[in-house]
Amino acid sequence: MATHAGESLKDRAVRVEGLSRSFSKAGGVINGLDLTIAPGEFVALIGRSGSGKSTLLRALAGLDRSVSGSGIVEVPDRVSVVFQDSRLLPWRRVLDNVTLGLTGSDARTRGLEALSEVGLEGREQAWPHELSGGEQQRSALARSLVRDPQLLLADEPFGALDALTRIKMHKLLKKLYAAHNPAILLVTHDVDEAIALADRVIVLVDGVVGSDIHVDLGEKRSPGDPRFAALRARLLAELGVVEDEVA
Ligand SMILES: Nc1ncnc2c1ncn2[C@@H]1O[C@H](COP(=O)(O)OP(=O)(O)OP(=O)(O)O)[C@@H](O)[C@H]1O
Repeated sequence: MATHAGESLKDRAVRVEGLSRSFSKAGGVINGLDLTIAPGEFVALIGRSGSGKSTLLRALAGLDRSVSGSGIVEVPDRVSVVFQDSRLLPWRRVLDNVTLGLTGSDARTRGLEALSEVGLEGREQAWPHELSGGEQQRSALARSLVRDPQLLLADEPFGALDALTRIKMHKLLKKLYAAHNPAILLVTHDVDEAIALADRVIVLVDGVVGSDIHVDLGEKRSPGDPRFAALRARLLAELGVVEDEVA
């Protein structure tokens, strides 16, 4: 079974070596995968449905202890996870969700600061069901950041949002990333989201790294940029998608 040993990490936020995971005897989902992520690096993980993206993320999050497998997984001490749904506790107000588990006399202040950072000042006493889907995901981001993570694991965090809200959330994530600079592993189905946000895009194929591509497009990235379009075409081809089918 993989180990979680933050202490031995030095210049890396993630070190994975020879990771394997399988749910049945029929075959592996992750098949001897190697991966390193540098501190402060933003990596997007794409791959066809069933390629093992969530399984890998859960292995990094330490949420798969009952699954059979082997290999080395090292992550930092402070890891936060954000999912497609906010996972706010419905019986706790927003601020109490954000500060859940925090210790120290400044927990409330830190919670309020985090909510302000994600644009939710004034909503701290709301109940989760009173928030829109986008606001719930903002709360989830606040809850993850208030712990000052060295690594943020995000599994399709904007997948359930409409296109306009998703664009706003991209801007927010960029702002939070610039301010806090955790390493990020973002699982996404959205190739444009991956190119717009990440330093590196990894394509997972049959449970191993198929491609590992450095995104060299600078800060301001536009889908209208021919280099953006070329990278999109390459990634879609690697996913086995014909671009005309997507348009
Ligand atoms: N708890 C489980 N029990 C049995 N099989 C599982 C379990 N979780 C995942 N699998 C299987 O492992 C494979 C990879 O699943 P995983 O969720 O990691 O893929 P994914 O790349 O995240 O897919 P998607 O893009 O559709 O979310 C799939 O074939 C899935 O059916």
